[in-house]
Amino acid sequence: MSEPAADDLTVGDEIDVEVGPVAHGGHCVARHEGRVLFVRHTLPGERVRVRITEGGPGDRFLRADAVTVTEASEHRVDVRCPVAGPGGCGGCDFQHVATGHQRDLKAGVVAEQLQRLAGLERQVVVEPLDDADGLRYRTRVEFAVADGKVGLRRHRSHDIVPLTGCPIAVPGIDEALTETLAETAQAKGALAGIAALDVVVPSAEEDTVVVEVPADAPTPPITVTERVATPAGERVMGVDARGFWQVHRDAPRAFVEAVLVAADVQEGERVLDLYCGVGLFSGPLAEAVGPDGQLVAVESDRRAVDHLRDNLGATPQALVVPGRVDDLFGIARKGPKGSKGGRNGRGRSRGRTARSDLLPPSADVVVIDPPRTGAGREIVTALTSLRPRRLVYVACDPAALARDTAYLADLGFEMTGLRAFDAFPMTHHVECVATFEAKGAAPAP
Ligand SMILES: C[S@@+](CC[C@H](N)C(=O)[O-])C[C@H]1O[C@@H](n2cnc3c(N)ncnc32)[C@H](O)[C@@H]1O
Repeated sequence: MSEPAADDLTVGDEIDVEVGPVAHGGHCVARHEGRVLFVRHTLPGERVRVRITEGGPGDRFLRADAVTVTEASEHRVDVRCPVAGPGGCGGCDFQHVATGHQRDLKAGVVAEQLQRLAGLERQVVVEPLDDADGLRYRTRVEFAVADGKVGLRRHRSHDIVPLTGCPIAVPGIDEALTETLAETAQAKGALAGIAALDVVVPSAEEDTVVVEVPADAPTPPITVTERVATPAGERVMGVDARGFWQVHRDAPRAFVEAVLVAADVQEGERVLDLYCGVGLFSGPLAEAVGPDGQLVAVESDRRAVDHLRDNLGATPQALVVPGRVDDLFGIARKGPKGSKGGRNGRGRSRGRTARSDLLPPSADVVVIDPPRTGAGREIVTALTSLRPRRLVYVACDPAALARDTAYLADLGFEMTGLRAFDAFPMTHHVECVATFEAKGAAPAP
């Protein structure tokens, strides 16, 4: 049977391709008569039959799933989840890849993003957070609920793949889900009006928490207690069950240690911890500056700020500044996607006034841990105007990190340290901790 011409390819068509390099986003790049395909469930060097899942004539690229492997990579393994595969759950991209090689793929993506977006050549190693096999590490999973189904979403879809557990979640999550499903099966209409079940297994010796997330109302606050081993001893922290907390069981400990080493804070210094959440880094940084220093912690989410205040309660050198980093620096927020922004085309202000008087005029060290979109040119410009001796950037998206690395280079700050962590095994996600210093400064550890 003849294969469709590249220009005519459309959803449902199948063709044979040779798979090229891995790309950011959990897929590999393949070409068919010059047309680019982003293919999931495959590996570089494989020959596979793919089925087109998105795109058609005229589109810049197509998305596809590998449905038959004709020549397998040496790094391919059997998937460890019954719903990981074409048409299945969208949560894991790399279930079919040996865990050590997953890290190599992620290292390649971080290096490629830095090279392409920041012109930076850098050898990257992705470090494991534990010596497990990439399973049973997640302490939080939000299961979607709709039409009587409970599960996880298909890739790029609102459809739910019904599940009774998830092999990357800690066992307590499966147990709680099974129990909840058994209870709701007995009670008619039990999940009516519920959009999600958020299951949390806190690290403290507490019960697993199952939060029923209402479809049309805010979720009431529920505090869970987390314990984090830091170089200065264990910290006990409160966090909202649905608030931001690192999902890998070992990530809080590893990231605190990495940030402390990268920041190399001295007693008496002033440190800014921006996008600080409930203060995972703020507490240890406040301890490091000591009573003669100052730690300024900035966070916009109200519930997180309440926990932040409690978590930093015993540290007088810590100052909590509630608010958005962009507002505090007097930077106009961006308008809706696609809008050209205000009159100068640099974003549409939503009537916020600058509150830069709440932030100090200078800082010795700045730590930032922004959301996936990164900080952006204007915020990194504001940060460098504080003349920090070091800027530590915790990044969950290597593309955003690479873009901000390029802005920082324009402002005279170079990357002097980079660590990458496999905080999300089986998925394409990777967490980086990068150190930047003004050009000419001594290299970071
Ligand atoms: C990736 S989390 C990091 C939190 C913390 N560093 C941790 O590891 O637990 C990012 C945090 O930034 C907050 N955030 C998002 N946008 C913000 C903004 N514009 N200004 C201040 N905080 C923001 C979110 O509420 C969230 O707590």
